[in-house]
Amino acid sequence: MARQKLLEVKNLKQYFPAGRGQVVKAVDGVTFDIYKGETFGLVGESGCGKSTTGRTIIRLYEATEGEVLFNGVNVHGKKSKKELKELNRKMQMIFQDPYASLNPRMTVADIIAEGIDIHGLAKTKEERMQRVYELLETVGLNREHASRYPHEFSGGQRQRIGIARALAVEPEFIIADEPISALDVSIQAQVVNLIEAPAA
Ligand SMILES: Nc1ncnc2c1ncn2[C@@H]1O[C@H](COP(=O)(O)OP(=O)(O)OP(=O)(O)O)[C@@H](O)[C@H]1O
Repeated sequence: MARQKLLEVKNLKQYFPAGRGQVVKAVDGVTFDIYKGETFGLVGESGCGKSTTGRTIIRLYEATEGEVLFNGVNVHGKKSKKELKELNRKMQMIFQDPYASLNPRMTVADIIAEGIDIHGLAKTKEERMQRVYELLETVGLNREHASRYPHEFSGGQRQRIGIARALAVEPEFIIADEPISALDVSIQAQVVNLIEAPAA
């Protein structure tokens, strides 16, 4: 069977203003394709633009120039609210910094279930909590953690919460910005296996 392209990044540029008319060319003409089922690694020295590439792909930043096609659809083109919402579900990002990426005022259950609620993925409160418990177990935490707040966890545990949050909406594509570097080896393997498992 022919391999199907999931993501096409074409001549992507992301420039940031740096004062006095200067710009930082964080990403400057990057082109690559990612196929369905493929794990794609983006490697480069610190500050070369890897995180910015990821953030621009999922439209956290508007691209300065270039195109991002997801399943053939231009991510940066004009979109209806419904299309944007669906793209936001299908493309998830797990962030590098486990201290900055979780809302400190929300319980772990609410952090993980936020996407489930937004996208209507659970029919009842019981189903919602069941899903939260399953996701916590999947990432090596347990159901007692659901009612706690992010500051009660270690960096590695917070990263697992971020991963559970990304997985909660059953995405087709996950950008992982060095997400497992804070986890111990047995959990790393568990999480990688989980991410690699084909969708049911
Ligand atoms: N929001 C921003 N505004 C201005 N400059 C930025 C912004 N985000 C990133 N940069 C700059 O863009 C360049 C690329 O940063 P980026 O975080 O994408 O690199 P990276 O390859 O992910 O680095 P690391 O491996 O250290 O995380 C850096 O010079 C950084 O200072």
